[in-house]
Amino acid sequence: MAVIRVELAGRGYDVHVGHGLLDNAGYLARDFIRKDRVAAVADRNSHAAHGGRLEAALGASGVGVDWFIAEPGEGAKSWGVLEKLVDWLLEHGVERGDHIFALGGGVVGDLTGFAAAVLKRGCGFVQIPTTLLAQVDSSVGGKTAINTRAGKNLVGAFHQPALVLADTATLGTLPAREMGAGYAEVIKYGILGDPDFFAWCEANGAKVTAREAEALEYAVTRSVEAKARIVAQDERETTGTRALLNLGHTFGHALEAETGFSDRLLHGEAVALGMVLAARYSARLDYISLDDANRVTQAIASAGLRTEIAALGMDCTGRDLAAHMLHDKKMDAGTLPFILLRGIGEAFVDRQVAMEDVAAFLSEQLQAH
Ligand SMILES: NC(=O)c1ccc[n+]([C@@H]2O[C@H](COP(=O)([O-])OP(=O)(O)OC[C@H]3O[C@@H](n4cnc5c(N)ncnc54)[C@H](O)[C@@H]3O)[C@@H](O)[C@H]2O)c1
Ligand SMILES: O=C(O)C(=O)C[C@@H](O)[C@H](O)[C@H](O)COP(=O)(O)O
Ligand SMILES: [Zn+2]
Repeated sequence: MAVIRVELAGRGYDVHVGHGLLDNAGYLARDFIRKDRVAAVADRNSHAAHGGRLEAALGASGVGVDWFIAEPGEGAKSWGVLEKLVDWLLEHGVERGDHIFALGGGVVGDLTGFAAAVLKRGCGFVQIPTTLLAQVDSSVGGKTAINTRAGKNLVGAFHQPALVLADTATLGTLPAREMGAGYAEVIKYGILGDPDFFAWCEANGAKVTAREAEALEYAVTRSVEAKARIVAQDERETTGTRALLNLGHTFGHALEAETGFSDRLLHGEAVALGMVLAARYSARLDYISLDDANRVTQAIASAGLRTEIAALGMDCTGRDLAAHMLHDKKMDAGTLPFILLRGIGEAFVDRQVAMEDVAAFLSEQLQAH
């Protein structure tokens, strides 16, 4: 068990990581429950797998649960589902001082967090992440959002949770493919800023995706520590520090858009491909050696993740992918900063990248192999 504090003046919060702690949710979340019922959001899968445990845990403290259950998948991060959720929360009399519980992966967390941000101009929420990706990344840091036709996470707010309960036992029911997708955001922390952790991932990644308890808890804890440190330094991504967490995402979000935000390519899988592309592009610009780029590729491939965009079978050009990138939220006065590598564990923001060259590079990658 570990408790990691996200230090934010007046709005700091704890992230609890441990095996089985969901059963203690009534006690751990006691400061954030004021009534005899709470509103909780899940998707069909997270509800079926772990809704009963949350009900039992809160029930032991005399608290009932009202559920809003979304369909699984990225489609829930939409205007339509947000509208339904907000109306449902209003019907259920949720007040500003209340906390909404989000039980699920990053989709449930991002949707619930955004609903909490706008409901009555901001009410509280508690994150109970049930995917590896959500435990190591999306439940921490307060980025909340829905997608629009133009792209990923384009409407949202920074709104921090009051508490995060990451029970690694909930990952026992997660499909293997989702473990791989979550692992991409784990190894990201090593690639962007922690060469020792990257080396640990090279040696232990298979144990993490196989859910070996000790390795899994270590990976979640170390990832949350890294994210908490970065978020405390640059909560709203204004200084460039937090932008490093976007490693692989400019490429990755373009791939998600091109594949229609569908099960064809999960967010974590897109980020894995995006990190390979960022490493290769860094080598193309001579920031890192080809050996280092290959080492990144190899570490990602060993987790069973795809590393070649050519294998996605997308009917598009490098220019099409580059066009998606122009919706990136990092765009600044017509320039798109890229998160590239000066070494493994040394990401930086490059504001000099030429989009024409990125498009040419992507065209090559689409044809490789
Ligand atoms: N806010 C952030 O900082 C941040 C960070 C990273 C990713 N994200 C967002 O997170 C989303 C991806 O999150 P995700 O990978 O968790 O996907 P997800 O929420 O879609 O969950 C993946 C799948 O697992 C199922 N599931 C969830 N928990 C389960 C469990 N314990 N047992 C069985 N099935 C379970 C879900 O129903 C879904 O089918 C993307 O929208 C991405 O943009 C946000
Ligand atoms: O927390 C952050 O900051 C991140 O960038 C984490 C990412 O893994 C996550 O996918 C995030 O939602 C992407 O941010 P966005 O601003 O590009 O939507
Ligand atoms: Zn991500």
